[in-house]
Amino acid sequence: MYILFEGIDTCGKSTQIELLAQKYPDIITTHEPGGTAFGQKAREILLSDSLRSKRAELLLFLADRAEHYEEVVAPNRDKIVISDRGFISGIGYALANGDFDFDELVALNRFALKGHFPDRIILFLTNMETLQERTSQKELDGIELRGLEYLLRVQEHMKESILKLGIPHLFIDATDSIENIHQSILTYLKV
Ligand SMILES: Nc1ncnc2c1ncn2[C@@H]1O[C@H](COP(=O)(O)OP(=O)(O)OP(=O)(O)O)[C@@H](O)[C@H]1O
Ligand SMILES: Cc1cn([C@H]2C[C@H](O)[C@@H](COP(=O)(O)O)O2)c(=O)[nH]c1=O
Repeated sequence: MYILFEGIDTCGKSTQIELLAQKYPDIITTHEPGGTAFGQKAREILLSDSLRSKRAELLLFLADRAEHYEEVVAPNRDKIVISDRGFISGIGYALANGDFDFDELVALNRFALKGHFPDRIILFLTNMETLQERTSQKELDGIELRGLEYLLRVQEHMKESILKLGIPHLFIDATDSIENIHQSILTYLKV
């Protein structure tokens, strides 16, 4: 089973994946961008926000996704694979960048994933106050420096995209406590 943990920067995805990994060591945890050797190189370029063309940026995220699918997800489809981000980030950030069409983005991502969209998606939804508080406590990368309004637009696109695609999902209130969120995830995944 291939499960995505999605949401904008600092919403709490890695914290929850780490809790699950501690409890269930058999779960395979991974992330995009950067879950493969190629992905680590791509991540360095992507997070510096140095590409002038947003199409070039999109294509590099897609290349990372295709390699990640081939190397990490496909060989482990019989196990539980939890990825910190995936194609919902791919669509959400691209739509917030502008100049992209939803159906075209879905088709490009379907191509990168060889038609295999995730089985379930857990989306963390935050608000301006929590986003301000958590981003103020870290050094921001090039994408985060695009601003908090931008990130909240990404979040709306992520939510709408999941609803349009009809993939089984859980929406989480990211402002809730770490323990409450952990319990909601355990209940949803029935692990
Ligand atoms: N439910 C929560 N309540 C309070 N603080 C939290 C909660 N979840 C996570 N945090 C804190 O918020 C910060 C960001 O969390 P985390 O790294 O898990 O987010 P993320 O979604 O993986 O972020 P990014 O996408 O930027 O890597 C961390 O300092 C973490 O301890
Ligand atoms: C997969 C994916 C990611 N992004 C953005 C989202 C974040 O700002 C960074 C990844 O950083 P993190 O520390 O791993 O959360 O990349 C994107 O714009 N498009 C994508 O497809």
